[in-house]
Amino acid sequence: MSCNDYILSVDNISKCFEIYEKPSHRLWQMFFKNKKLYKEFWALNDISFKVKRGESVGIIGRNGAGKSTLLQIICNTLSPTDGQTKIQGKVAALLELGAGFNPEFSGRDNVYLCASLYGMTKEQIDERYEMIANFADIGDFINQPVKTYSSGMYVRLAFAVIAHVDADILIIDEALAVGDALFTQKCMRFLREFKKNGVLLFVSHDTSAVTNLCDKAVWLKNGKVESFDSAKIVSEKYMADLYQSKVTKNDKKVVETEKKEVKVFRDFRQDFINSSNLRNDIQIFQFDDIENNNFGKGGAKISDVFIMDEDGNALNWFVGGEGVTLRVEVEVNEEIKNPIVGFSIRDKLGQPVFGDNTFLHTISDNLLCNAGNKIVVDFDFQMPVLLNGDYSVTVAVADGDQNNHVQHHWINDALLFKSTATSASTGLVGIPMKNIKINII
Ligand SMILES: Nc1ncnc2c1ncn2[C@@H]1O[C@H](COP(=O)(O)OP(=O)(O)OP(=O)(O)O)[C@@H](O)[C@H]1O
Repeated sequence: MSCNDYILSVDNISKCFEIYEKPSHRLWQMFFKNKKLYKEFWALNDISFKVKRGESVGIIGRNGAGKSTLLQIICNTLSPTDGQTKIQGKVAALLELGAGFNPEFSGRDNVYLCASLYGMTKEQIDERYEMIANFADIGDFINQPVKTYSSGMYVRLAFAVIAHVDADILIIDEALAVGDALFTQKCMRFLREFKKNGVLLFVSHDTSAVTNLCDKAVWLKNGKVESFDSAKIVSEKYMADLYQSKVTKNDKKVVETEKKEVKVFRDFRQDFINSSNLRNDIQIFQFDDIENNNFGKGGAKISDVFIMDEDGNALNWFVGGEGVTLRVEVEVNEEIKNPIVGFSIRDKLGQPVFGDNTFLHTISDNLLCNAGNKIVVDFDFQMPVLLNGDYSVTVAVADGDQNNHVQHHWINDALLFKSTATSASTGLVGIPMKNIKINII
């Protein structure tokens, strides 16, 4: 592949900040050139990756990892100490709230100011102004000085501008792109369209957002590229690292969760669907690389995961829309006070489709597991109808509660599902319809 195929090329970028103990030392440094009055801090170290047109890349990393520094360098608002970036096309960014806006100017004037900074002529902006104002949808505030705007209004206007300047590369910091739910949906729809032809660099702490929106991801750790790969793989590695570093010194008996009779209904068309070629046949594959796909503190170990029928027989295929049982078996190696066992079913992009855990079921019980115990959990549920494609099942056992817990064992891709025929026509999954009424009046 020639280097011209890449729209963005980040080559060996390093950035060193000079940290002065006192502000006055910065001034003295200008006079005492031979003496070093600062400490060096390398925020970025030898960062390299390349992006092709139509690729979207998530940038993930913990606070202080160097994400903003890298993106400022790509936007050319900060110069690197070493290395270079090569960019083919126009970069537009939503990185800093109000950047490029004059607070005294009205929203309208700022649209003209900001779009002209992106190289648009007055005629081009005249042509697009209505579209930009409609996208921002801030009503009469568009004629008020932006210093009177709420932060949500700032974001709306800034996003509306960068969405209409014909950028080849869009850089979005998700932390800033938060507006109300409707606006976020609008932005996401726009970004999904944009990334078909342009390059999206999307900074986020939320790995689901990254796997949902991006093909690839860069994980920055302490100013270095820890991983650059498919968004799903990088997100899994990042999550593994995050959970491992949260392990603290915290380290019931066999728990067989009691089955309760629950009123369920099948889709009223299920028999018809199951006798047609739309029957949602889902094959199950046991993932064979578990050793490379798991992490955790090790106080408990998931020993088996399978889908079974009512008689407890392990299945190698089942039908979406029908009842199934997902069994997770866990060997306990050390005392666990509040075990939570959970699963998540993800699509091929790593986006969670649905999942659940034992927390709410066992919240009032005092489940204490000792070394040598075995936890057997059966999740009995009606499998939604899956769209065609590959799905993976992540399972985990933790100690604590929903928000604060220690992961003892987390397995990505414990099982793989392959859905080859489906009656679901839209959305992420098909849910059972109790009835559909049609009145022709
Ligand atoms: N102007 C500066 N002078 C000195 N140090 C800086 C400067 N800007 C950033 N840093 C340091 O560089 C490191 C990387 O910062 P950066 O803002 O790029 O991280 P980040 O990954 O974007 O973090 P966050 O997720 O919190 O926004 C941090 O340790 C930060 O303190």
